Amino acid sequence: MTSALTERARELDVLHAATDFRGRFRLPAGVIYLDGNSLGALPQGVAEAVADVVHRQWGNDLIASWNDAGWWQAPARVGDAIGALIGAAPGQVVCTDSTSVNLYKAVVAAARMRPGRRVVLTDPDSFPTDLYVTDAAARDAGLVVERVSPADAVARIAQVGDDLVLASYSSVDYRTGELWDLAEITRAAHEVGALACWDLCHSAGVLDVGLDEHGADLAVGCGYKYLNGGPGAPAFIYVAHRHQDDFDQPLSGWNGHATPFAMAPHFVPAPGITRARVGTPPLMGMLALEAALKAYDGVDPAAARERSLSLTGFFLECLDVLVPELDVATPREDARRGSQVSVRHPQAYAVVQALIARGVVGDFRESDIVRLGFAPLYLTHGDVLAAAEHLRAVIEGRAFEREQFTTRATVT
Ligand SMILES: Cc1ncc(COP(=O)(O)O)c(C=O)c1O
Ligand SMILES: Nc1c(O)cccc1C(=O)C[C@H](N)C(=O)O
Repeated sequence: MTSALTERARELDVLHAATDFRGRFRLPAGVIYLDGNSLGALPQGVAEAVADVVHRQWGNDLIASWNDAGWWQAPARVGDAIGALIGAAPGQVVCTDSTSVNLYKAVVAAARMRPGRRVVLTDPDSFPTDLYVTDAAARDAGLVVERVSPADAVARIAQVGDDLVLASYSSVDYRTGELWDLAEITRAAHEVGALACWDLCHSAGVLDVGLDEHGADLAVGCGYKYLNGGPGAPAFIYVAHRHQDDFDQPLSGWNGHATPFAMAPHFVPAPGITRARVGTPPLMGMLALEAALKAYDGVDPAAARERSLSLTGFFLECLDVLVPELDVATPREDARRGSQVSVRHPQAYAVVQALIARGVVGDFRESDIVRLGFAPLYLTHGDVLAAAEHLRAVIEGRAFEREQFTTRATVT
């Protein structure tokens, strides 16, 4: 059976040869990296681009680089490059701040765009920062948060009706990898006159999100996962063109001012997406992200999605053959699966550590999830089969029972 899988991996890699961009990355030998949904791999050219920022732009050209090297325009430029991957026409995405900060801005701005309404819906299983930030923004804006699963969101939106301000969801569940129906939830929110905001942390770069196509209002996401911008890379925020004049976000900083160098005593928001900026951008990280995004040059988001589905689908196929007893937490239907496969295991943390010891890097998520992310640009079907074989060896050999794998690290 394994030889049949080996043959199939080979066939699939030939079939998908046009989207194999592994050569655009610097990956350590002997590692199968399935953690690009936590920290993306290092693309070729990033180290050189950062060295140029440090030595030439900063070291030599000093302050002139704000103009000569286009530093001032970097948030808009990088925003547009990200926009191309998430289906946003230019001028609607800006690279700025963190996802947490951008979500705060989006929720408060939504409340101001729908005065008199009180309710914001979010997923009880959201990544924690989304829960905390939504609560904080709601408190500051006088809203009430209802935690409702995205599976029940359409029905709840109709019930809340004209009291709804915002449906704020992640398009992919960070733990299970379940993909929610962005188009459907957005449509339901619009039917009651409300807005929809999407956290694209686990979608940008691996899904053809289609923000404009589906009429999304607001979106946020990070630069360090599938966009490969590096540790702590700045995040992004999308505000649809039609909302920009009304986008009154709460963090009025001078980089979002209409005339920042007039040094005026009162805030006047810049036109367009620039008003979503706050303070001076972290240029080292932003220019590293800009260089990293070149790994997507010429890559159609739909093609990245097709490859991602093929990789995760093949991984599920391998598990069915090699470790059929595993409890798979990720939906099998393509339309309901992001770019990861998660399995539940009572010793999930130890399983992940045993996999890492074998060179298969994934991660553990509370309480029992082995999470394996499949970044389509740098993984092959051959990697997928090898990872499944390692997982079988770990499970069958009960390697996770060994003493050294039983202590949890603080950051995983
Ligand atoms: C869905 C989601 N939202 C937000 C974040 C993080 O936000 P921040 O970049 O502000 O740390 C993560 C991961 O860290 C995430 O998975
Ligand atoms: N942002 C992270 C960090 O600063 C340290 C460790 C992990 C992360 C992550 O991105 C976790 C990730 N959002 C997740 O889905 O679990």
